[in-house]
Amino acid sequence: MAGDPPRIGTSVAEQTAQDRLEALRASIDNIDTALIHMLAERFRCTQEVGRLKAEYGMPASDPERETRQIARLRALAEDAHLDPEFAEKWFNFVVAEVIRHHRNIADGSTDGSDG
Ligand SMILES: C=C(O[C@@H]1C=C(C(=O)O)C=C[C@H]1O)C(=O)O
Repeated sequence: MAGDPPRIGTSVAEQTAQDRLEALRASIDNIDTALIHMLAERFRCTQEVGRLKAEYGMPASDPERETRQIARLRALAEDAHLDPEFAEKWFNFVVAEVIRHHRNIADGSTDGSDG
């Protein structure tokens, strides 16, 4: 842990590197926690969209909306110095799961996430 006395047989430089690694990993864990909560919230919204679409006979996917979202996310990624290709891949991965849920909901499955 940061601030611990150096361990026997460990140089000060190694101990500093270990402290920095652990501090960075603590931030990574916090970021992963936030991502999981944000993803859960996104899926909560998309499940509701799925129920709405099923009720009114709307198609599970909306390719035009996706095209607009991809353009927007790619621009945001560039501004944020994140690889736009990666941002698009992430989006397509999530949307494929959303559409699978929507199809399950339309087929009469309870929450759409299984099957
Ligand atoms: C959530 C929707 O359904 C699908 C999923 C989308 C998404 O996860 O962002 C976007 C478009 C649709 O293909 C929607 O139509 O808004």
